[in-house]
Amino acid sequence: MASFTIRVPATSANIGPGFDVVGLSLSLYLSLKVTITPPSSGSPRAPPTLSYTGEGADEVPLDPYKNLTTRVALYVLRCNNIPQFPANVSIHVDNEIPFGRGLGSSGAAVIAGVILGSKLGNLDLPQSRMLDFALMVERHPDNVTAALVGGFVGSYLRELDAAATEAASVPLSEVLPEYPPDAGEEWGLDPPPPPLGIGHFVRFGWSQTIRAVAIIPRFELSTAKAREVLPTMYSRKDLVFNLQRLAVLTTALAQEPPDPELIYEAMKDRIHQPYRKTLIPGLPEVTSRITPETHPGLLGICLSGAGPTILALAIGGFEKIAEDARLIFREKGIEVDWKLLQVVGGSTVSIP
Ligand SMILES: Nc1ncnc2c1ncn2[C@@H]1O[C@H](COP(=O)(O)OP(=O)(O)O)[C@@H](O)[C@H]1O
Ligand SMILES: N[C@@H](CCOP(=O)(O)O)C(=O)O
Repeated sequence: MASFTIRVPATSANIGPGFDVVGLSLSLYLSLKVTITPPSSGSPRAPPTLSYTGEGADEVPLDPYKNLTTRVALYVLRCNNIPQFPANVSIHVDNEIPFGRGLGSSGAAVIAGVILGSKLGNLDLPQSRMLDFALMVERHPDNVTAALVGGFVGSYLRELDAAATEAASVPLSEVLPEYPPDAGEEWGLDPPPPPLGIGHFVRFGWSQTIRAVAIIPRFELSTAKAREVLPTMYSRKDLVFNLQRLAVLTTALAQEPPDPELIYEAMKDRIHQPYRKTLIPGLPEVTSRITPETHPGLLGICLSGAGPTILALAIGGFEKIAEDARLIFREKGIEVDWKLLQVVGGSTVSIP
Protein backbone atom coordinates (compact mmCIF):
# COMPACT_ATOMS: atom_id res chain seq x y z
CA MET A 1 0.00 0.00 0.00
CA ALA A 2 1.28 3.47 -0.88
CA SER A 3 0.11 6.63 0.76
CA PHE A 4 0.97 10.30 0.71
CA THR A 5 -0.50 13.58 1.95
CA ILE A 6 -0.90 16.75 -0.10
CA ARG A 7 -1.22 20.01 1.84
CA VAL A 8 -2.16 23.28 0.13
CA PRO A 9 -2.50 26.64 1.91
CA ALA A 10 -5.28 29.20 1.67
CA THR A 11 -4.49 32.43 -0.13
CA SER A 12 -5.49 36.05 -0.11
CA ALA A 13 -5.25 37.65 -3.55
CA ASN A 14 -4.97 41.31 -4.61
CA ILE A 15 -3.94 42.84 -1.20
CA GLY A 16 -5.67 46.03 -2.34
CA PRO A 17 -4.13 47.38 -5.55
CA GLY A 18 -2.68 44.12 -6.97
CA PHE A 19 -5.83 42.85 -8.70
CA ASP A 20 -5.06 39.52 -10.44
CA VAL A 21 -1.34 40.07 -9.71
CA VAL A 22 -0.32 39.45 -6.09
CA GLY A 23 -1.24 36.81 -3.54
CA LEU A 24 -0.28 35.71 -0.03
CA SER A 25 -0.36 32.13 1.25
CA LEU A 26 -2.02 31.83 4.66
CA SER A 27 -2.06 29.28 7.49
CA LEU A 28 -5.32 27.45 6.73
CA TYR A 29 -4.98 24.21 4.81
CA LEU A 30 -6.64 21.89 2.37
CA SER A 31 -5.19 18.41 3.06
CA LEU A 32 -5.62 15.25 0.99
CA LYS A 33 -4.59 11.89 2.41
CA VAL A 34 -4.25 9.57 -0.57
CA THR A 35 -4.01 5.79 -0.26
CA ILE A 36 -3.40 3.41 -3.16
CA THR A 37 -3.83 -0.30 -2.52
CA PRO A 38 -2.61 -2.93 -4.99
CA PRO A 39 -5.53 -4.20 -7.12
CA SER A 40 -6.64 -7.75 -6.35
CA SER A 41 -6.94 -9.91 -9.47
CA GLY A 42 -10.40 -10.05 -10.99
CA SER A 43 -11.77 -7.11 -9.03
CA PRO A 44 -13.54 -4.53 -11.25
CA ARG A 45 -11.72 -1.26 -11.82
CA ALA A 46 -13.37 1.48 -9.79
CA PRO A 47 -12.77 5.25 -9.78
CA PRO A 48 -11.25 6.82 -6.65
CA THR A 49 -13.39 6.93 -3.51
CA LEU A 50 -13.58 10.31 -1.82
CA SER A 51 -14.40 11.20 1.78
CA TYR A 52 -14.41 14.73 3.14
CA THR A 53 -14.37 16.56 6.47
CA GLY A 54 -14.22 20.23 7.38
CA GLU A 55 -15.24 23.32 5.44
CA GLY A 56 -17.61 22.59 2.56
CA ALA A 57 -18.23 18.98 3.65
CA ASP A 58 -22.00 19.46 3.33
CA GLU A 59 -21.85 20.78 -0.25
CA VAL A 60 -18.81 19.31 -2.00
CA PRO A 61 -19.46 16.53 -4.54
CA LEU A 62 -17.89 13.19 -3.62
CA ASP A 63 -18.22 11.83 -7.16
CA PRO A 64 -14.63 12.00 -8.54
CA TYR A 65 -15.97 13.04 -11.96
CA LYS A 66 -17.71 16.06 -10.38
CA ASN A 67 -15.31 17.05 -7.60
CA LEU A 68 -13.05 19.94 -8.65
CA THR A 69 -9.83 18.44 -7.26
CA THR A 70 -10.23 15.00 -8.85
CA ARG A 71 -11.45 16.50 -12.16
CA VAL A 72 -8.28 18.58 -12.31
CA ALA A 73 -6.21 15.47 -11.50
CA LEU A 74 -7.89 13.61 -14.36
CA TYR A 75 -7.22 16.54 -16.71
CA VAL A 76 -3.50 16.33 -15.85
CA LEU A 77 -3.51 12.55 -16.38
CA ARG A 78 -5.36 12.78 -19.73
CA CYS A 79 -2.98 15.46 -21.02
CA ASN A 80 -0.19 12.98 -20.28
CA ASN A 81 -1.75 10.08 -22.21
CA ILE A 82 -3.15 8.38 -19.12
CA PRO A 83 -6.86 8.02 -19.91
CA GLN A 84 -8.12 7.10 -16.44
CA PHE A 85 -7.42 7.28 -12.73
CA PRO A 86 -5.30 4.37 -11.47
CA ALA A 87 -7.28 1.65 -9.67
CA ASN A 88 -7.85 1.41 -5.92
CA VAL A 89 -7.26 5.02 -4.96
CA SER A 90 -8.96 6.41 -1.89
CA ILE A 91 -8.72 10.05 -0.89
CA HIS A 92 -9.67 11.63 2.41
CA VAL A 93 -9.94 15.40 2.23
CA ASP A 94 -9.82 17.60 5.29
CA ASN A 95 -10.43 21.26 4.54
CA GLU A 96 -9.94 24.37 6.70
CA ILE A 97 -10.53 26.90 3.89
CA PRO A 98 -14.09 28.23 3.77
CA PHE A 99 -15.76 28.16 0.36
CA GLY A 100 -16.59 31.33 -1.55
CA ARG A 101 -15.13 33.78 0.97
CA GLY A 102 -12.10 35.15 -0.90
CA LEU A 103 -9.56 32.88 0.78
CA GLY A 104 -8.65 30.92 -2.32
CA SER A 105 -10.58 27.68 -1.69
CA SER A 106 -10.95 26.97 -5.42
CA GLY A 107 -7.33 27.85 -6.13
CA ALA A 108 -6.26 25.42 -3.39
CA ALA A 109 -8.56 22.71 -4.79
CA VAL A 110 -7.04 23.22 -8.25
CA ILE A 111 -3.46 23.08 -6.99
CA ALA A 112 -4.29 19.96 -4.95
CA GLY A 113 -5.72 18.42 -8.15
CA VAL A 114 -2.63 19.21 -10.21
CA ILE A 115 -0.33 17.71 -7.56
CA LEU A 116 -2.64 14.70 -7.24
CA GLY A 117 -2.58 14.12 -11.01
CA SER A 118 1.19 14.40 -11.07
CA LYS A 119 1.54 11.88 -8.21
CA LEU A 120 -1.07 9.40 -9.50
CA GLY A 121 0.51 9.40 -12.96
CA ASN A 122 4.10 9.30 -11.60
CA LEU A 123 4.66 12.35 -13.78
CA ASP A 124 7.02 14.22 -11.47
CA LEU A 125 5.90 17.54 -12.95
CA PRO A 126 8.18 20.48 -12.13
CA GLN A 127 6.64 23.44 -10.35
CA SER A 128 6.47 25.59 -13.50
CA ARG A 129 4.55 22.87 -15.38
CA MET A 130 2.15 22.45 -12.45
CA LEU A 131 1.45 26.16 -12.68
CA ASP A 132 0.66 25.80 -16.40
CA PHE A 133 -1.98 23.16 -15.63
CA ALA A 134 -3.45 25.19 -12.78
CA LEU A 135 -3.70 28.26 -15.01
CA MET A 136 -5.73 26.38 -17.60
CA VAL A 137 -8.41 26.00 -14.92
CA GLU A 138 -8.10 29.07 -12.68
CA ARG A 139 -7.20 31.67 -15.28
CA HIS A 140 -5.97 34.42 -12.99
CA PRO A 141 -2.55 33.60 -11.52
CA ASP A 142 -2.63 35.31 -8.10
CA ASN A 143 -4.21 32.58 -5.91
CA VAL A 144 -2.82 29.49 -7.61
CA THR A 145 0.75 30.82 -7.70
CA ALA A 146 0.73 31.76 -4.01
CA ALA A 147 -0.89 28.42 -3.08
CA LEU A 148 1.72 26.48 -5.04
CA VAL A 149 4.93 28.34 -4.18
CA GLY A 150 4.00 30.08 -0.92
CA GLY A 151 4.76 33.50 0.53
CA PHE A 152 3.96 36.93 -0.88
CA VAL A 153 4.17 36.55 -4.65
CA GLY A 154 3.58 38.59 -7.77
CA SER A 155 2.85 36.90 -11.07
CA TYR A 156 2.06 37.57 -14.69
CA LEU A 157 0.78 35.55 -17.63
CA ARG A 158 3.18 35.44 -20.58
CA GLU A 159 1.89 36.78 -23.90
CA LEU A 160 1.38 33.64 -25.97
CA ASP A 161 1.97 33.18 -29.70
CA ALA A 162 -1.00 32.32 -31.93
CA ALA A 163 -0.71 28.52 -31.56
CA ALA A 164 -0.25 28.70 -27.81
CA THR A 165 -3.11 31.18 -27.50
CA GLU A 166 -5.35 28.70 -29.27
CA ALA A 167 -4.22 25.86 -26.99
CA ALA A 168 -4.77 28.04 -23.92
CA SER A 169 -8.23 29.12 -25.07
CA VAL A 170 -9.79 25.67 -24.74
CA PRO A 171 -13.09 26.23 -22.94
CA LEU A 172 -13.20 25.10 -19.33
CA SER A 173 -15.93 22.60 -20.23
CA GLU A 174 -13.37 20.77 -22.40
CA VAL A 175 -10.55 21.04 -19.87
CA LEU A 176 -12.79 19.65 -17.15
CA PRO A 177 -15.61 17.61 -18.73
CA GLU A 178 -18.05 16.85 -15.96
CA TYR A 179 -19.11 13.29 -16.67
CA PRO A 180 -17.21 10.15 -17.55
CA PRO A 181 -18.28 8.49 -20.79
CA ASP A 182 -20.90 5.75 -20.49
CA ALA A 183 -19.58 2.21 -20.17
CA GLY A 184 -18.03 1.04 -23.43
CA GLU A 185 -17.78 4.58 -24.85
CA GLU A 186 -14.58 6.50 -25.35
CA TRP A 187 -13.75 9.90 -23.86
CA GLY A 188 -13.78 12.65 -26.46
CA LEU A 189 -10.43 13.80 -27.77
CA ASP A 190 -7.85 14.32 -25.04
CA PRO A 191 -7.52 18.01 -24.18
CA PRO A 192 -4.38 19.62 -25.63
CA PRO A 193 -1.63 19.99 -23.02
CA PRO A 194 -1.25 23.56 -21.75
CA PRO A 195 1.30 25.75 -23.52
CA LEU A 196 4.68 25.78 -21.73
CA GLY A 197 5.54 28.56 -19.30
CA ILE A 198 2.21 30.39 -19.12
CA GLY A 199 2.76 31.86 -15.68
CA HIS A 200 5.83 33.55 -14.19
CA PHE A 201 6.28 34.80 -10.64
CA VAL A 202 8.59 36.42 -8.15
CA ARG A 203 8.47 36.13 -4.35
CA PHE A 204 8.67 39.43 -2.49
CA GLY A 205 10.13 39.89 0.97
CA TRP A 206 7.78 39.74 3.94
CA SER A 207 8.31 41.19 7.40
CA GLN A 208 8.04 38.34 9.89
CA THR A 209 6.30 40.69 12.33
CA ILE A 210 3.18 41.00 10.15
CA ARG A 211 0.10 38.83 10.81
CA ALA A 212 -3.10 38.64 8.79
CA VAL A 213 -6.48 39.09 10.46
CA ALA A 214 -9.12 37.47 8.25
CA ILE A 215 -12.60 38.81 9.04
CA ILE A 216 -14.92 36.33 7.38
CA PRO A 217 -18.59 37.23 6.81
CA ARG A 218 -20.98 34.31 7.16
CA PHE A 219 -22.09 34.35 3.53
CA GLU A 220 -20.59 33.02 0.32
CA LEU A 221 -19.82 35.13 -2.72
CA SER A 222 -18.63 33.25 -5.78
CA THR A 223 -15.57 34.69 -7.44
CA ALA A 224 -17.33 34.47 -10.82
CA LYS A 225 -20.15 36.69 -9.54
CA ALA A 226 -17.70 39.16 -7.98
CA ARG A 227 -15.86 39.42 -11.32
CA GLU A 228 -19.06 40.07 -13.27
CA VAL A 229 -19.55 43.45 -11.58
CA LEU A 230 -16.15 44.74 -12.71
CA PRO A 231 -15.83 47.10 -15.68
CA THR A 232 -13.74 46.15 -18.69
CA MET A 233 -12.26 49.64 -19.14
CA TYR A 234 -10.61 51.90 -16.56
CA SER A 235 -9.47 55.50 -16.56
CA ARG A 236 -5.76 56.26 -16.70
CA LYS A 237 -6.16 58.05 -13.36
CA ASP A 238 -7.43 54.91 -11.62
CA LEU A 239 -4.80 52.66 -13.21
CA VAL A 240 -2.00 54.99 -12.16
CA PHE A 241 -3.51 55.20 -8.66
CA ASN A 242 -3.21 51.40 -8.32
CA LEU A 243 0.18 51.05 -10.02
CA GLN A 244 1.73 53.68 -7.75
CA ARG A 245 0.43 51.90 -4.66
CA LEU A 246 1.35 48.39 -5.78
CA ALA A 247 4.92 49.44 -6.57
CA VAL A 248 5.30 50.78 -3.03
CA LEU A 249 3.42 47.93 -1.32
CA THR A 250 5.58 45.09 -2.65
CA THR A 251 8.62 46.51 -0.85
CA ALA A 252 6.89 48.21 2.09
CA LEU A 253 5.62 44.87 3.47
CA ALA A 254 9.23 43.63 3.76
CA GLN A 255 10.59 46.61 5.66
CA GLU A 256 11.51 46.40 9.36
CA PRO A 257 9.68 47.87 11.11
CA PRO A 258 6.77 48.10 8.64
CA ASP A 259 5.51 51.66 8.20
CA PRO A 260 1.72 51.92 8.77
CA GLU A 261 1.45 55.33 7.17
CA LEU A 262 2.97 54.05 3.92
CA ILE A 263 1.19 50.69 3.91
CA TYR A 264 -2.33 51.88 4.78
CA GLU A 265 -2.36 54.19 1.76
CA ALA A 266 -0.56 51.59 -0.43
CA MET A 267 -3.32 49.04 0.22
CA LYS A 268 -6.03 51.26 -1.28
CA ASP A 269 -7.58 50.23 -4.58
CA ARG A 270 -9.69 51.70 -7.37
CA ILE A 271 -9.87 48.72 -9.74
CA HIS A 272 -12.07 46.18 -7.99
CA GLN A 273 -13.13 47.09 -4.44
CA PRO A 274 -15.29 50.11 -5.35
CA TYR A 275 -17.35 47.92 -7.71
CA ARG A 276 -17.65 45.01 -5.30
CA LYS A 277 -19.11 47.08 -2.47
CA THR A 278 -22.58 46.48 -3.93
CA LEU A 279 -22.12 42.77 -3.15
CA ILE A 280 -20.49 43.25 0.26
CA PRO A 281 -22.48 45.57 2.53
CA GLY A 282 -20.09 47.18 5.03
CA LEU A 283 -16.97 46.96 2.85
CA PRO A 284 -16.34 50.73 2.46
CA GLU A 285 -17.18 51.38 6.13
CA VAL A 286 -14.79 48.70 7.45
CA THR A 287 -11.90 49.79 5.22
CA SER A 288 -12.34 53.51 6.02
CA ARG A 289 -13.23 53.40 9.75
CA ILE A 290 -10.47 50.98 10.82
CA THR A 291 -7.21 52.89 10.38
CA PRO A 292 -3.73 52.92 11.95
CA GLU A 293 -4.82 56.02 13.95
CA THR A 294 -7.94 54.40 15.44
CA HIS A 295 -6.35 50.92 15.71
CA PRO A 296 -2.67 50.97 16.70
CA GLY A 297 -0.92 47.95 15.22
CA LEU A 298 -2.91 48.05 11.97
CA LEU A 299 -0.85 48.43 8.80
CA GLY A 300 -3.49 48.22 6.09
CA ILE A 301 -6.89 46.77 5.29
CA CYS A 302 -8.47 45.49 2.08
CA LEU A 303 -10.86 43.00 0.53
CA SER A 304 -9.37 39.48 0.49
CA GLY A 305 -9.52 38.13 -3.06
CA ALA A 306 -12.98 38.64 -4.50
CA GLY A 307 -14.45 38.84 -0.97
CA PRO A 308 -16.43 38.92 1.16
CA THR A 309 -13.54 38.38 3.65
CA ILE A 310 -11.68 41.47 4.81
CA LEU A 311 -7.93 41.14 5.27
CA ALA A 312 -6.24 43.35 7.85
CA LEU A 313 -2.43 43.26 7.97
CA ALA A 314 -1.19 44.18 11.42
CA ILE A 315 1.64 43.87 13.91
CA GLY A 316 -0.64 44.04 16.98
CA GLY A 317 -4.11 45.04 18.18
CA PHE A 318 -5.56 42.04 16.31
CA GLU A 319 -8.58 41.46 18.51
CA LYS A 320 -9.70 45.10 18.52
CA ILE A 321 -9.40 45.28 14.73
CA ALA A 322 -11.51 42.14 14.32
CA GLU A 323 -14.11 43.00 16.97
CA ASP A 324 -14.61 46.52 15.64
CA ALA A 325 -15.01 45.14 12.11
CA ARG A 326 -17.57 42.74 13.57
CA LEU A 327 -19.56 45.69 14.97
CA ILE A 328 -19.50 47.53 11.64
CA PHE A 329 -20.69 44.44 9.75
CA ARG A 330 -23.37 43.89 12.39
CA GLU A 331 -24.76 47.37 11.62
CA LYS A 332 -25.41 45.94 8.13
CA GLY A 333 -26.98 42.76 9.52
CA ILE A 334 -23.95 40.58 8.75
CA GLU A 335 -22.29 38.24 11.27
CA VAL A 336 -18.61 37.38 10.92
CA ASP A 337 -15.99 34.97 12.21
CA TRP A 338 -12.36 35.97 12.41
CA LYS A 339 -9.01 34.21 12.37
CA LEU A 340 -5.48 35.33 13.10
CA LEU A 341 -3.27 33.87 10.36
CA GLN A 342 0.34 33.95 9.31
CA VAL A 343 2.03 33.90 5.96
CA VAL A 344 3.30 30.39 5.25
CA GLY A 345 5.21 28.33 2.68
CA GLY A 346 3.58 26.69 -0.33
CA SER A 347 2.13 23.28 -1.09
CA THR A 348 3.81 20.14 0.18
CA VAL A 349 3.61 16.40 -0.40
CA SER A 350 4.65 14.19 2.49
CA ILE A 351 5.04 10.44 2.70
CA PRO A 352 4.44 8.90 6.12
N1 LIG B 1 -11.74 21.54 -1.47
C1 LIG B 1 -12.57 21.67 -2.50
N2 LIG B 1 -12.98 20.59 -3.16
C2 LIG B 1 -13.83 20.70 -4.20
N3 LIG B 1 -14.33 21.88 -4.64
C3 LIG B 1 -13.93 22.99 -4.02
C4 LIG B 1 -13.04 22.94 -2.92
N4 LIG B 1 -12.82 24.20 -2.51
C5 LIG B 1 -13.56 25.00 -3.31
N5 LIG B 1 -14.24 24.29 -4.21
C6 LIG B 1 -15.18 24.80 -5.23
O1 LIG B 1 -14.88 26.18 -5.45
C7 LIG B 1 -16.01 26.99 -5.12
C8 LIG B 1 -15.58 28.29 -4.51
O2 LIG B 1 -14.77 28.97 -5.44
P1 LIG B 1 -14.76 30.53 -5.56
O3 LIG B 1 -16.11 31.04 -5.91
O4 LIG B 1 -13.64 30.87 -6.52
O5 LIG B 1 -14.42 31.06 -4.11
P2 LIG B 1 -13.05 31.09 -3.26
O6 LIG B 1 -12.85 32.55 -3.02
O7 LIG B 1 -13.33 30.35 -2.01
O8 LIG B 1 -11.98 30.47 -4.11
C9 LIG B 1 -16.81 26.13 -4.15
O9 LIG B 1 -18.17 26.51 -4.15
C10 LIG B 1 -16.59 24.75 -4.72
O10 LIG B 1 -17.44 24.54 -5.84
N1 LIG C 1 -7.92 38.37 -8.45
C1 LIG C 1 -9.09 37.56 -8.21
C2 LIG C 1 -8.87 36.78 -6.94
C3 LIG C 1 -10.02 35.89 -6.55
O1 LIG C 1 -9.68 35.29 -5.31
P1 LIG C 1 -10.71 34.35 -4.52
O2 LIG C 1 -9.96 33.91 -3.31
O3 LIG C 1 -11.89 35.20 -4.20
O4 LIG C 1 -11.04 33.23 -5.46
C4 LIG C 1 -10.32 38.45 -8.08
O5 LIG C 1 -10.22 39.43 -7.35
O6 LIG C 1 -11.32 38.19 -8.75
